[in-house]
Amino acid sequence: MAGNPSTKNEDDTINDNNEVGYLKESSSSSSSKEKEEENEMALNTMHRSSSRPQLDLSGAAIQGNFEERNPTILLPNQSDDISHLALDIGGSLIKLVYFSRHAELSPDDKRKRSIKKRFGISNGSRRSFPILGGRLHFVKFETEKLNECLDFISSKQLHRGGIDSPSWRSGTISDDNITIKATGGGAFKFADVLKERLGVSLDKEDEMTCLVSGANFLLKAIRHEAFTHMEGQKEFVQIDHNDLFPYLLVNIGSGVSIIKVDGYGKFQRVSGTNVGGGTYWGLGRLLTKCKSFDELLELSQQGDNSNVDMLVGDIYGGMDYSKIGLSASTIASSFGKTISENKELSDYRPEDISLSLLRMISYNIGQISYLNALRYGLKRIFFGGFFIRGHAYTMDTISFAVHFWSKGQAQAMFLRHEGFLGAVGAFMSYEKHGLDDLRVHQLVERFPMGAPYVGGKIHGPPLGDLNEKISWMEKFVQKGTEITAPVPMAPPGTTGMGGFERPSSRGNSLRSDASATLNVGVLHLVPTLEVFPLLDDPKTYEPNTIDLADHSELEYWFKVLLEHMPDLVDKAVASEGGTDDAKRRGDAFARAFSAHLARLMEEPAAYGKLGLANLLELREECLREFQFVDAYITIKQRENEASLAVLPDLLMELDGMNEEDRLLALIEGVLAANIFDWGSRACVDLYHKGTIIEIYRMSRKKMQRPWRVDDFDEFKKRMLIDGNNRQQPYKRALLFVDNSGADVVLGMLPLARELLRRGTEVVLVANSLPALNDVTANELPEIVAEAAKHCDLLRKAAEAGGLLVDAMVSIQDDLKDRSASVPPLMVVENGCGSPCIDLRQVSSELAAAAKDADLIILEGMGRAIHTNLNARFKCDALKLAMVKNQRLAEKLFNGNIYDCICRFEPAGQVLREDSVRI
Ligand SMILES: Nc1ncnc2c1ncn2[C@@H]1O[C@H](COP(=O)(O)OP(=O)(O)O)[C@@H](O)[C@H]1O
Ligand SMILES: CC(C)(COP(=O)(O)O)[C@@H](O)C(=O)NCCC(=O)O
Ligand SMILES: [Mn+2]
Repeated sequence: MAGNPSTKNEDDTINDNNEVGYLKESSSSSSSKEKEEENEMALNTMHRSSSRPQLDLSGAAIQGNFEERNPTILLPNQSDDISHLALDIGGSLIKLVYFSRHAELSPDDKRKRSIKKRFGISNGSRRSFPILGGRLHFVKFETEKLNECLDFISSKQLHRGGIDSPSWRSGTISDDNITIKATGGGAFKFADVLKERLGVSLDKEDEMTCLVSGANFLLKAIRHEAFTHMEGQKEFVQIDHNDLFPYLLVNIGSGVSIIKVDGYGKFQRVSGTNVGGGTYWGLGRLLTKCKSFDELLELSQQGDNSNVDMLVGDIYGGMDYSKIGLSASTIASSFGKTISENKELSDYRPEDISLSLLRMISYNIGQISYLNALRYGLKRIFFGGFFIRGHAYTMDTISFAVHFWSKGQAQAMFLRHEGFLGAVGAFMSYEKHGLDDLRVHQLVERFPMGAPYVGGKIHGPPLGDLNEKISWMEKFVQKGTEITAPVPMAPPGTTGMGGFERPSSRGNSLRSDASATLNVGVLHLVPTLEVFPLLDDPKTYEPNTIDLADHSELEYWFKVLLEHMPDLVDKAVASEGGTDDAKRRGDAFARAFSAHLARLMEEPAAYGKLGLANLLELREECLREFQFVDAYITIKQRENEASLAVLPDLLMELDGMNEEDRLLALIEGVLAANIFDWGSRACVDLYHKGTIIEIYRMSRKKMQRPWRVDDFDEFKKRMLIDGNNRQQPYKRALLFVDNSGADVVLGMLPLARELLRRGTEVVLVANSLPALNDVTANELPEIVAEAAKHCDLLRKAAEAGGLLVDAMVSIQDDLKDRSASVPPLMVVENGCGSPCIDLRQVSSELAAAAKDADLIILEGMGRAIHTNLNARFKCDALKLAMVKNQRLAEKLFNGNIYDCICRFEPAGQVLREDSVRI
């Protein structure tokens, strides 16, 4: 077992003070009282900065009558700026798409300015987006409840460009002048009501044009928008944007439109049918007395349609009509049985009626769609509209019909934003908002809990503050567990040639509308995100090493995350001062995150293709949603201080070594210090057994080569200039740093210093937002400044890189003078707030810094193992991590927990045998 600190009794190991070289015990270990004091100090001095918009309640006032049940709360100082509302008012549902903008994510500080200057990034070089960062929201209401929808719009002032709109606040625009984009029949029917209630005029957009432009936009801009659904299996389809057209678009709303789409703005409505979603809901309501669409759909799950439908077997005395390939269980005539018996409606089970109706309509639409696809020689059919409602059985039935009639030649695909196509299209029709130019990597999908997208009684009025959000969430969690009825199991049957055979949909139960809410997240538009330019082949790049489609993997990681929750909640609550409010938020976070996990257990692909990195990011996003800005701030500061205190000793010792020993000690140091990982259960348990420095020393001591993956010698060969084989030093290295404390201070900074010493420019790449105990780009300048006090080289390099504040006065001159002698040390943010990194979505800063880089060092389990283990780059790459999870070590490396990975991949190297994907 290479490098495993647990091979010995752990207490012994930790208390074993045999010197391993650097780091003297006395200089660092602190008593628990000291620790408490440290904690307190850190709490007092911690700066809380959130780059996410927060709800600003200052100046909030209730508008109108105080006795109203849902008075509108005005938040004049709220920084989100809502603009561009678009409506699709259909026969059954009203769909809203609106955009909330917020200011630049983080302040344009000095570090950023110097980086922009150095890499030639100017605001002007970004594509001109009238809308910069912001979020796209999706909300629906029943058309019958138009008033609820109008209340929602009015409470959020969506029609006036949002509550923070300058025009509204300054009163320069009167409601009479406002026009909002609208499509669907209701744009005509209800124009007067909107004028009367909100004072706005509707700018009417053609419904078909909107459907098509909405579908084209979603298919182009969202990575996991389209999927197939066959026999209960959902599979995302990677749409090649250059090979999208032609396709058939079938929108199943109240009625059905069938459109042949040949390109952007090029389409023809080729057919339609009046038997659609309105038929199912309307007939179903009359026949079953159900009060809601969902209730009807839910009923179908306990139904047996053979009590209502006439089957081939009913006609042929229980036999198949084998001559033309019809099995006895094939439906010969939907509802056919109800004519031959002397029964009343009340003699039939509503469940059976609902299922029969659902199958009849879904199958019929599938069949008509196929015929139209055949008519135009189209292979791909995309289905949208809210009739589908993400319901497995409906999708399976449609897929079955398409597959069966086309003999597998045509493919039915569904869209995650199924019912919002028209509304998205209307939204897109605003001129010059720049969204049509948006690329897939500039949209980040998040699944907030507590932002209701459906109006109505479960969700109540629009949320005004965090308290409301928490209570909504509590209701959500309750509602989500109520509906668990299973889908009826299909009896085995042969496939009929002309009749209507049953699709073999398995498993899924109908999700509550609240839970289905999570199918469509809020889309964050971040126009500054880019694809990392050094990825060898961005098209085939897959960040996740572990694909959670494997259910046993999902179960395992699900459990790991749940077990980690109490500790995380403790830290989060403590980071906010342990107040009652913080405790309530902590509890709400735990519930929200558990609800997301439960949803994913039920349907792993609910939010798009799921990898471990997505789960870890979801956790961070959930924390942020409940306003936990930086849960590990105290720990990070404590560990930074302890590590900085021993850095001078370490640097001195390194300087006393020869080149070869030093390089080894440096890599060993990075690997050993990567043990400080508050996301790993095993490591957190370990921290109870000693001080930071004790654990660090123990970890170093256990470093034994060969490591589990050990390419050190190859890396050394490339790094060291040996006699005959003179190598040029690397020009620029990007160091993707991981954790705070020892990891960055005693591991990565000394390695950075070595590279600088060899003439390599160094860019430290750190998170934009906190995640676990990872160091952020904002925190690094201070850490580097402290370290620079003990090292002239670091100081000069940091000055040259614009990191040290003193040197900022005349940075341009300084850059010129100093860069000649000392290469710069710089810091850039990576654009993400997760322990992992998806290199398809990085900050423009990082993309710019990458242009001249010829070495990438990825450090830590999140960035080098969970993600990017199999990533191939255009330049040399070094992947360094300690594996702090037993199962992962076994699965990926046939090894053990605490094994170390040092993988060196020179540019252009063919895929290695030990590349893994599970
Ligand atoms: N909560 C709901 N209330 C009413 N109908 C619903 C609901 N959820 C799904 N549906 C289904 O969606 C259909 C409406 O789909 P939609 O795409 O919004 O069309 P339209 O624009 O015609 O309203 C309804 O006819 C019904 O079959
Ligand atoms: C979240 C992490 C990827 C962070 O690891 P790091 O990148 O800091 O090395 C890691 O802590 C992790 O995978 N934790 C869950 C596994 C466990 O608790 O064993
Ligand atoms: Mn980390």
